[in-house]
Amino acid sequence: MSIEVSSLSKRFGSFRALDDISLHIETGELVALLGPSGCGKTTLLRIIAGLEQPDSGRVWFAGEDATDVHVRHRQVGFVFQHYALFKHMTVFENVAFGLRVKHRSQRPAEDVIRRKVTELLQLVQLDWLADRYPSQLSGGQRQRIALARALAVEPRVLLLDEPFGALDAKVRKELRRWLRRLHDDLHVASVFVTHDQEEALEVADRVVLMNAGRIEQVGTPREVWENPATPFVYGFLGDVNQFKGRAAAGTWRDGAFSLPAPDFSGADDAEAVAYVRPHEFDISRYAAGSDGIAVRLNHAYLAGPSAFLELSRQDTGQLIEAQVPEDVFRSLNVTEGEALLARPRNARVFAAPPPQA
Ligand SMILES: Nc1ncnc2c1ncn2[C@@H]1O[C@H](COP(=O)(O)OP(=O)(O)OP(=O)(O)O)[C@@H](O)[C@H]1O
Repeated sequence: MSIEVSSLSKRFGSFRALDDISLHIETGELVALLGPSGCGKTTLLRIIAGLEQPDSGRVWFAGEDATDVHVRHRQVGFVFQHYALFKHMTVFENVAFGLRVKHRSQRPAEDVIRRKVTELLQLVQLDWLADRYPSQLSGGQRQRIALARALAVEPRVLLLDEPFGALDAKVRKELRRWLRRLHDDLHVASVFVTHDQEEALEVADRVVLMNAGRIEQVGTPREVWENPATPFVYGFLGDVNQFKGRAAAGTWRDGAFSLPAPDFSGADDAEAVAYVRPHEFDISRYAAGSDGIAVRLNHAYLAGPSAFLELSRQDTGQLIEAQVPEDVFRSLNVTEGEALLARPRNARVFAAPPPQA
């Protein structure tokens, strides 16, 4: 079932938690809400769920206005970071809970409940734990049971708030791949909140980047990574070097160093910032008269297939982070303190932000 939110806004007192958010999520899509702490991800998820009311704007499920539909009737399945399994109930009873508390007219017969819970436990591959209590499970197992419990009521949409946030890195990785497969089998619309960019880029069909209650960009992981729409997205998705300069007639300049800036073809002298990721530099030995930024190597270390270099500009002293393949670094055969040239292969130029008031 598709989800649509249109022009959602929400304040808490004078604080604007969501500011005019619109988004469409298709059936079968797994969408990540990604952004820094406090940017409004959970608030948006809770409004979609019906746990929170927007001040303005609407929520649509499958083209029907669900804004005023009670959470109990929205048929959403939730999973939260802190797995709220009932401690005094077995795994089996936890998963059965949503079915047992249904109104008598809708409650399935006991044998139907047993069959369904067994199927769900098989789906999350934990049927062998049916008689255990939550305290006897690992964190990852508890999250999978929480997911089975959310699925018991046959949700039309699945909402997950940092579902794997409390788990260690290895279990997180396994569970997110597993979630992806499960989502594909179920063919529902799923939305998950994360502040982990790697998790969002690996698992989601589309990523919604949020900042200060607004959407900065929506796109496939590839689109947002390769073509960040705003300086915020550039900075949030990985490390980036920033160079302040000026743009005119499609070219950006900072001293002798220039870059193409097609977005500024009509500008005559605008303050602009060039963004370059560490792996987007070509590094060579210094040669007078060559194009590029003259730098000195402060420090280098090898990590797996890459060498990470800390460079400082000869003219301004600005620090630059660069990443080059390990074999390229070895063939340069340089030591700390030596002069190099850093040439950006790729860069994006944005207008400089207005000065802070
Ligand atoms: N019930 C509330 N009352 C007052 N302020 C709230 C309430 N709920 C959320 N906020 C505020 O709204 C902002 C957005 O909160 P939200 O939980 O949506 O952020 P988030 O992006 O999910 O953050 P995190 O990654 O830290 O969970 C925060 O500044 C938060 O303090």
